[in-house]
Amino acid sequence: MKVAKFGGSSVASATQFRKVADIVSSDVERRIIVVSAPGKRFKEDIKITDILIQLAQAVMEGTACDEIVQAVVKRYAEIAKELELPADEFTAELEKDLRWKMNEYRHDPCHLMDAIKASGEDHNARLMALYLQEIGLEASYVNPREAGIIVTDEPGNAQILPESYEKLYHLRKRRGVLVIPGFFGYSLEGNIVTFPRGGSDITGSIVAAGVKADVYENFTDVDSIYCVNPSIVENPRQLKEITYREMRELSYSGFSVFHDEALEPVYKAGIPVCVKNTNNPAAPGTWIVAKRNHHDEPIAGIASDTGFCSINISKYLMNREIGFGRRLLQILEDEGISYEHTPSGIDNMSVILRENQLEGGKEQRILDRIQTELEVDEVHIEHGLALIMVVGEGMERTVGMAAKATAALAKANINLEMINQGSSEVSMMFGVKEEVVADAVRALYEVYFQEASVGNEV
Ligand SMILES: Nc1ncnc2c1ncn2[C@@H]1O[C@H](COP(=O)(O)OP(=O)(O)O)[C@@H](O)[C@H]1O
Ligand SMILES: N[C@@H](CC(=O)OP(=O)(O)O)C(=O)O
Repeated sequence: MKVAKFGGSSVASATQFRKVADIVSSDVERRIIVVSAPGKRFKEDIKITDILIQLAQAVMEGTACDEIVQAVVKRYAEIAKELELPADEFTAELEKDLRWKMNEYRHDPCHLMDAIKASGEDHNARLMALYLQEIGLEASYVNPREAGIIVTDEPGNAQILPESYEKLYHLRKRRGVLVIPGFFGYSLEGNIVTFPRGGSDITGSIVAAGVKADVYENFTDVDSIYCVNPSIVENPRQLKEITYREMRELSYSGFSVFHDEALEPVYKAGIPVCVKNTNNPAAPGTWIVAKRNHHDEPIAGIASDTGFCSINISKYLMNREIGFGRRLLQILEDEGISYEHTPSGIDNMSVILRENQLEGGKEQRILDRIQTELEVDEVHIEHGLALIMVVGEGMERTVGMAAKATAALAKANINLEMINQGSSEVSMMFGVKEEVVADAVRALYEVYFQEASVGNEV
């Protein structure tokens, strides 16, 4: 049995719906499909999820909603009409449901946002089920509550509860093709709660693990996972295989093609993932698996992301002060801030974090507390950093990997703000200024993927 997830770009229009139907009909093993809300049809287009977020914000602020509701209705009406489905009936139901949610959750902003956001996937799954029935397939829409997707009550940040998996297993007994909306589940309190953005990948993975699928197929708009983001390097190398560990590091660090939190359920259940292209299903795609042969290709990929900052602290004899690190991190914890890395030396320590966490006066409060409570010699924040992760299972056993990177960056005249190899055996982190990140990734791509030898294995 296969579980196939179709991302927003794969279900953005009637043309895309037809491609999905062809893919589903071409393999009887594709018994469960998970769909996202309609995504972008072209570069400047707007995703339904983003329109729904605007709608929820308008309800909260008490500003005009009608135009936004109509924009949502219009997108679905266009798809339904072109597929010759009863569009008026469908959109009337959709509008009724949206308006009910707008009213029902008016005084509960968090759950309002999630209920409205989730409706993008919910209506698309209903529409997909209708279309599959129309073309003669035995297909049915399955609501996540009925499927057994029970999650924590953390709006916009749901996590699956373990009891879900047993319930999901029963889906195996159902006939025909099941169409499940991605991106949300229900809390024990009965609320609709969404996963983080891009979370339909997570639903697909949970369902695949729950039904013990043979494969989790993730259909998107590229032929494969590439070793670098294709918007940075033109036509980069395609990956045939990548391990769960490598993919987790790369997706966390910027490979947006597959959600980093979507790996855990399939990894634990030992289910291989195949990332494929809805627009070119004949292409073999990329397999995410437990092990790969990394002798010829020690590096799997290079990911990058912007929007980081570094709190740099120095204090003479810091190394002698037991508890310094704990007290520093406690200050961040008190402000509800998570951090990415903590490179340190004998008398200095840096904490790297996403800078959007420092809004609302937090930055000054943190600096003041570090200065007064930890009595440091110096503390300052460096903004506008980008992090680059070089990831590969073969890295540990290959000599000279870091040297290659630093030489390549020096040759490209790029100043390295920091390096962190940490305890991870599969990754190396480089910090650079945001303005030079694309050049840095290109320089690293050249040295790791275009030169004949990457390093010597030990
Ligand atoms: N390393 C990578 N390999 C492939 N695609 C990548 C990579 N890094 C970023 N992407 C981007 O991820 C996109 C697919 O993810 P996403 O837009 O979330 O698709 P979907 O609509 O299927 O959910 C690609 O179009 C590509 O621009
Ligand atoms: N529609 C949701 C969930 C999702 O996974 O979408 P996509 O498959 O388009 O990344 C979002 O935009 O976040």
